[in-house]
Amino acid sequence: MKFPKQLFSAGRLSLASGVAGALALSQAAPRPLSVALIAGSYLSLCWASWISPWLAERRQQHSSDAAGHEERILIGYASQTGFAFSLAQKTAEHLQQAGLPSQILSLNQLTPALLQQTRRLLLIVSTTGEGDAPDNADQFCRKLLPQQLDLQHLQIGLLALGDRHYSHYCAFGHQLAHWFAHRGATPLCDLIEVDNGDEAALRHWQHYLGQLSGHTELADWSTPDYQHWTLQQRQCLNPDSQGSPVFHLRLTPPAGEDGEAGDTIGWKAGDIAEIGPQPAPGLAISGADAPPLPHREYSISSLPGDGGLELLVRQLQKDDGSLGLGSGWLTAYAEIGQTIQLRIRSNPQFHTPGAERLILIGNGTGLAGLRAHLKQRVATGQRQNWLIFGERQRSKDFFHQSDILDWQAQGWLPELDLCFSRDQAERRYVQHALRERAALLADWMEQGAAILVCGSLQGMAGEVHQTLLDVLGEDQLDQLSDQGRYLRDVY
Ligand SMILES: Cc1cc2nc3c(=O)[nH]c(=O)nc-3n(C[C@H](O)[C@H](O)[C@H](O)COP(=O)(O)O)c2cc1C
Repeated sequence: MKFPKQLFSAGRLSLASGVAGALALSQAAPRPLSVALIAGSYLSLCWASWISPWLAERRQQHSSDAAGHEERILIGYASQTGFAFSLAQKTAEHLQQAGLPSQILSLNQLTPALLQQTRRLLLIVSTTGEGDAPDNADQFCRKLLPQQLDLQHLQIGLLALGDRHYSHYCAFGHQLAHWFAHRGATPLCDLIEVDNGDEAALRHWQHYLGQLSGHTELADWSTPDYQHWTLQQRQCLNPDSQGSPVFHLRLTPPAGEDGEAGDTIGWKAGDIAEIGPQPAPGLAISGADAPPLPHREYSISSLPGDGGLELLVRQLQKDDGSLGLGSGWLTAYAEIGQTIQLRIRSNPQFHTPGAERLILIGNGTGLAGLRAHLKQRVATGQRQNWLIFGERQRSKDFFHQSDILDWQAQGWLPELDLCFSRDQAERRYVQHALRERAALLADWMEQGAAILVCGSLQGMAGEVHQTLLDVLGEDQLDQLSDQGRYLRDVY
């Protein structure tokens, strides 16, 4: 990747390809229509690339003058052909529906002073050329990137648009993530890659917007193409726990054409189930005239070879006593044998890394994603696994205890650290175990280990990241990320 980018090269390319598309179409069209097509294509590209963003910036700047800098969320975009910009607008609309003021600016309009005044920044950026930044980020790249700003006050979320066919996939997004992280900004969510406009990745972004705004009931931008699965089994894994109930669910796939349970449905360790909740009496949204409900996301905790799709779902209860839309539907209202709307989302950012040694770190229901990976390791005969798992009390909250202890007894888990925070006077979490075992961690990393982290972003993943930074250092952690040896699925 070259940086700073060569000005305008990508802009010319994208414009050329748009006009070429219109030219191809025009060969079959009568002449006046072909001229109109070319002109129309050129004008719409101009509109998408320059005029529309400019007008919207003017409108946004104007409307946001009244909102305090501290409170409003800044949405920074970098867009070559208009897609990132349109997503910035959708993001602003979503926040507005949730009652949060926001402001859309191109990256070139961001200044150090503005970054200092901002507390929450959402970045929506594409990559163009050969891993380059779009034109409306070129000044940002030349003027701000070389600066050593202190951005410890800043929380960021980053949506990186790209296309896997290019060798520098989402390169500009990753470069920004790296730059902000090195200046102390903390993530509101992990970077989300969007491959060629992938709608599921965009729903994942919406999922975070819902968490950020506290309004998780807003309809999806696009409804998942659900399949009809069947709820086969449900069991509470932590009766009498001090925490909320956690359920193990098992679903069977839709029948295939021959009437057999769908044997063509597959997924990999690390993939996600998107669930479509249904209105129910005890949920915040109920009744026949309920609006379309947004999807909910859960890590899949089993492998296709297990004959069913398994989930670990914590039942959420809101202040008004109603249950969370997704968790309430799955754990309290859907009946055994009932159809569940489900779609599997591939999550390549959390697929099994090809390392001989694997360190799996997680808390609570984060065990789900780690369990699928451990099953995968057992299935492929890879024994060098180290699980660091945290919950509250061993007697109540040791989810999948028999799986874990069996794996340990059979030599699939030569290292196991269990951190039950409330089993002793002093609270003990996974990051504490990791720090105590710093020497072993360094040793495993030297032998080529990869690290998987799954569970809560607030608290666990941030603390684990800081511990890894302290033990391994920034350079090694950056290298591990670049090599795909430090992967996270945090929420
Ligand atoms: C000329 C051109 C070059 C591109 N180069 C890359 C690239 O190096 N890496 C990448 O991940 N995506 C690349 N893409 C894909 C874009 O990032 C993707 O289409 C994105 O959705 C465009 O968003 P935008 O309309 O906001 O610019 C390229 C697209 C074009 C048209």
